[in-house]
Amino acid sequence: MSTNETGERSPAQVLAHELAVEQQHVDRVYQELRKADERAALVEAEGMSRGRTDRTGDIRDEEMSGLFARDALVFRAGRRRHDLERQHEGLVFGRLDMQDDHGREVRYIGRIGVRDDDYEPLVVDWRAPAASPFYRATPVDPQNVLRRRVLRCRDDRVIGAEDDLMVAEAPEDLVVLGEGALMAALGRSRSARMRDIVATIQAHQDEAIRAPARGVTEITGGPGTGKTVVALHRAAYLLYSDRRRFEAGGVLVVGPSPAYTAYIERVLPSLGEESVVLRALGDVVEACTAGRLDPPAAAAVKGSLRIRRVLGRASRDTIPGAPQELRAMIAGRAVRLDRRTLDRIRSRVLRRHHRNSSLEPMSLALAAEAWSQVRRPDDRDTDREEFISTFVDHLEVDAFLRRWWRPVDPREVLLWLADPARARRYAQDVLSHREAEVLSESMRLTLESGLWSAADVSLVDDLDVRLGEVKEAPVERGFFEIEELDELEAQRSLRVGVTPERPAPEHSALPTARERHGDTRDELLRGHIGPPAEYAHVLVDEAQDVSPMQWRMLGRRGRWASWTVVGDAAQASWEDVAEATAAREDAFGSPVRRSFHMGTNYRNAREVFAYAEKVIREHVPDADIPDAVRETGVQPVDRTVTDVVDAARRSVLDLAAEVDGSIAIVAPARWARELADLVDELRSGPADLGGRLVLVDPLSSKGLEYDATVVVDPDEIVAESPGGVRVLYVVLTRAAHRMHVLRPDSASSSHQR
Ligand SMILES: Nc1ncnc2c1ncn2[C@@H]1O[C@H](COP(=O)(O)OP(=O)(O)OP(=O)(O)O)[C@@H](O)[C@H]1O
Repeated sequence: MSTNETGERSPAQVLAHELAVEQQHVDRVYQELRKADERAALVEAEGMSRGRTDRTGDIRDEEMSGLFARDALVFRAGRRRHDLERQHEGLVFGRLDMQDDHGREVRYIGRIGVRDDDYEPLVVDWRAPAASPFYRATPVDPQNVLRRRVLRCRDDRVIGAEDDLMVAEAPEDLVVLGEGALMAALGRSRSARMRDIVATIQAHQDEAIRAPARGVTEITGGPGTGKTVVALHRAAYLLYSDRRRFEAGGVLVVGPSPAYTAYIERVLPSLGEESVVLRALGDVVEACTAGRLDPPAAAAVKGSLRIRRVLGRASRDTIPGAPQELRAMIAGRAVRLDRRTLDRIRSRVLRRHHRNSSLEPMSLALAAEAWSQVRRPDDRDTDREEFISTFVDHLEVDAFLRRWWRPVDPREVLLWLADPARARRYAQDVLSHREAEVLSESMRLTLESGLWSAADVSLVDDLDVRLGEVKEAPVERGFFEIEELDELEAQRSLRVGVTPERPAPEHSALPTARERHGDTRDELLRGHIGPPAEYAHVLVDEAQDVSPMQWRMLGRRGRWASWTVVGDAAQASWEDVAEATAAREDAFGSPVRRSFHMGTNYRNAREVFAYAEKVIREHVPDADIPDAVRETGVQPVDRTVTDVVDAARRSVLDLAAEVDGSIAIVAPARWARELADLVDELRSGPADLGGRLVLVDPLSSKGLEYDATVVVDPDEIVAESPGGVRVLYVVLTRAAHRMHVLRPDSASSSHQR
């Protein structure tokens, strides 16, 4: 290598040399992986041949055990190969140069562990204890680390390195490169998907990630402090540290919206974990997926625990249109059970049985009641027995029970509330008159639109538990065409959360039953609701927004689970904090608590966050305000505008020239339609913003981030959101680098109304 006149190498030469050294090691790792891959393929092929049999008839015992052995081998080998293929990119991302009394050691850190033929580690899995100093070492507590190096790779090429020195002065042979990996990572542009941070996890984050599984681990902190990304790395860590328990028992990750799950879905696979179930809150119950959000008043009624009494009454009520009395000639005796008698027996049976598994006790209770009415003084015990057995097998009784006491689907029962008279009756002394109306209106909206709301889903879950499982489809459904279903699916996907193409859910704009073909009720009742799936670990993000009824729904899925709970009270959109806290404690069921607080905002440039901070401090003086660590020198733009669409167009085009990655327009429902057209225009226009620009409604922006945002009509965002200014705070903390805030002047606002 050439040097300058004084014999020193230039910085470019130093960098090239260091990268070449790292490349050598990375090449060795990939070579080893190729060998391992070939071995895995061999094992797979070997496994296949072991289970093969020439005969077409029955399989003998010894052949069976061959098949089991084969399955186990094929499974393991296949999985290993799959891992290796998936981990190809950026497999090695770190290097530690360490020094202890025995001398120097170099340790490479990567997404999976790789060993050479002598079983010597070439790469240590980031979750292994030996990788811990990579994350925990600091200049104050170096843990034998001299230098921590973060490698940047594209495919299998090393393209950059950033060093942090843990000692005051580097030994002569240790070169120090770059400005530090964290700042380099934070300055990069954002795409539509969250990235893992495995190479730059900070020490305080690592503590939360590696905390023991037991009990409840709470991660709190202000916006952009890495709560979500830390929690996801924690899920990967738990799977690594106790794979048997968490892979078999399952890990459930729950977030606020489908847009959020789409945003984070790549993080765990990039960490080598695919066995985690990701769900939006409106998507937790099988066969009941939310397609819309409720207006704040309806969401408040449905989220509060008071609704349980309303649901309890509904779950015990008679089926609409069911016969009101039973009349039949049974064993030569005229039986008549009137409505009051039936009501009395119904409550008695329901005191001891789940409704959907009470057919037999109900039939016997009716028989006993009928006998008490028709018995004669000279009847003997055998007459009673004969009467009862004739009663329970009687065709007319059977026909009556099929209509009066058939199993009911929890979704069907919830839809009974669309009837204002029923809703009033169930809500008496529990909800106000107005609340009962709001509830009933909202269920009519569900029925008309064919779309469950996110809050409906937790009510269905509650009813499901009250009613007991329906073994077969209880309702005779109308016939509907496949094309109609496709059309409904297409409409649904337009309305759920954020979509790149269209505005997010807007209750007033939902299609009515008349606008849509087919029977929306059939659509709402499609599929089968089984008992809740249970998990060994439940991770809840944006926990501050989970309503008390939703906590109950989550609690049913984690009765024996450990929990990771992530949240920030200042971003809450759920008002009654005390009720939600109590419901959440009930859901956990475990008193063991561990709390981690995150105090550094890694997302927002300092200038963007200062703007948001001012807004929240005015209304929530005790908000948890983190420190933003990165400066851009560019202040957010705040403009009063007459033509909102034109101003948004200008802002987007300006921002597109300033940032490389994603841009979002965050707008309240009032502007959604016009801005959706603008987004369509810009995405396909000459600016070519296709993959970069999205339109998002304020609530659905929770948990997401973009390079730049255009925030439209902040006052209206406050006015339309259940959480008011807290939701605006969420919106104002989504931009990493640039933000424009557009305030319509009075002329444009009144034009809109
Ligand atoms: N150690 C780190 N290295 C690199 N990037 C990081 C690190 N920690 C956090 N980040 C980045 O900071 C951003 C914010 O993280 P995240 O979304 O997890 O924050 P949050 O606390 O959940 O935010 P909010 O509550 O506002 O939704 C993400 O882009 C994340 O990748």
